[in-house]
Amino acid sequence: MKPVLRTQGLSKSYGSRPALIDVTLTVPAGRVVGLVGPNGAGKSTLLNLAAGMIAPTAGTIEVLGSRPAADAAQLARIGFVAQDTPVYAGLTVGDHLRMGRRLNPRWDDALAEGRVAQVGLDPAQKAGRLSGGQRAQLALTIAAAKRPELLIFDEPVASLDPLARRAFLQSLMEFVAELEVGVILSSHLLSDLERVCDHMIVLTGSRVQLTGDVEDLLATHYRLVAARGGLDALPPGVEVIHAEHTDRQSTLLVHDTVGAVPGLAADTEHLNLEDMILAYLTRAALGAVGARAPQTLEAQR
Ligand SMILES: Nc1ncnc2c1ncn2[C@@H]1O[C@H](COP(=O)(O)OP(=O)(O)OP(=O)(O)O)[C@@H](O)[C@H]1O
Repeated sequence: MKPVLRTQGLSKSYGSRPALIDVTLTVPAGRVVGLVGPNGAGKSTLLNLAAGMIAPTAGTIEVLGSRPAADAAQLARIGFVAQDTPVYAGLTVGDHLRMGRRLNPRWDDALAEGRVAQVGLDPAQKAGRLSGGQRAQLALTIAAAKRPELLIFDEPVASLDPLARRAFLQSLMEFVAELEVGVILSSHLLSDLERVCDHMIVLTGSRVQLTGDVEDLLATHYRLVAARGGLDALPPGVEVIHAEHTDRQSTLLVHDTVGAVPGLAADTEHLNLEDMILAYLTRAALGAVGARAPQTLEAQR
């Protein structure tokens, strides 16, 4: 199967302002992909490029093996919901479904109507009067009823309360299982991503910091604790993502690409996904404000 997403040297600038710089990555088929990064990192830009809403400034991007929005067939393969879950305020829920039916060659009426009933949306209700959660459910329904091969969501749960968020993610996972659809979604809510994603892309400052299958990432990231100075010389292939030192002890968060950590004289434990991503975001934030390299960060005493 073709990769869900493949980019090579992908860059996008808005005027002179770079939003994505030299992004090269491959996401294998059949993944639920989480895209994470701070405000302004370039997440929406990457998703808009994947959906074919905007064109690259340099480099290439392929989605499911083809150029985004190359033709009507490619458009039909992708369901995209932009950050503000756009709906037509003056049209009813039922109008949205009728429009979906007319515009999409593979439209699944039974799926759309069944799902509207299941989540309790009133077909006669004007979309402009729906709550944020209901609007997100309508957008998800329309995107799924297209029967795409890939669903792309830009911060789908940002405006939802915890219960609505859980319901939305549950629905999403049901679609993934039932329709065998791939998903790329961005979010700031790491615990949500941890629950649903099996592949992560971490983007900061317009560049990719980390990408890979969650299983592989978890297997190769560790917290090391040793007496101060005991971890000063690490083997090649063990990259320090974050470090804290007290007088007596050093704690390092590391990425081990060579399987060297088990041989080190240190207490070691694997990181969970949230701690791992936070380490990368912290490193980028410290770099952005011109702080000292994270390897030399002193813990507050
Ligand atoms: N249409 C645009 N015109 C000019 N600059 C833009 C435009 N869209 C995005 N940018 C800039 O590109 C950079 C990346 O923005 P983008 O929206 O992709 O980030 P993001 O990671 O999705 O942020 P957020 O988490 O806040 O949604 C930012 O500096 C932003 O100001």
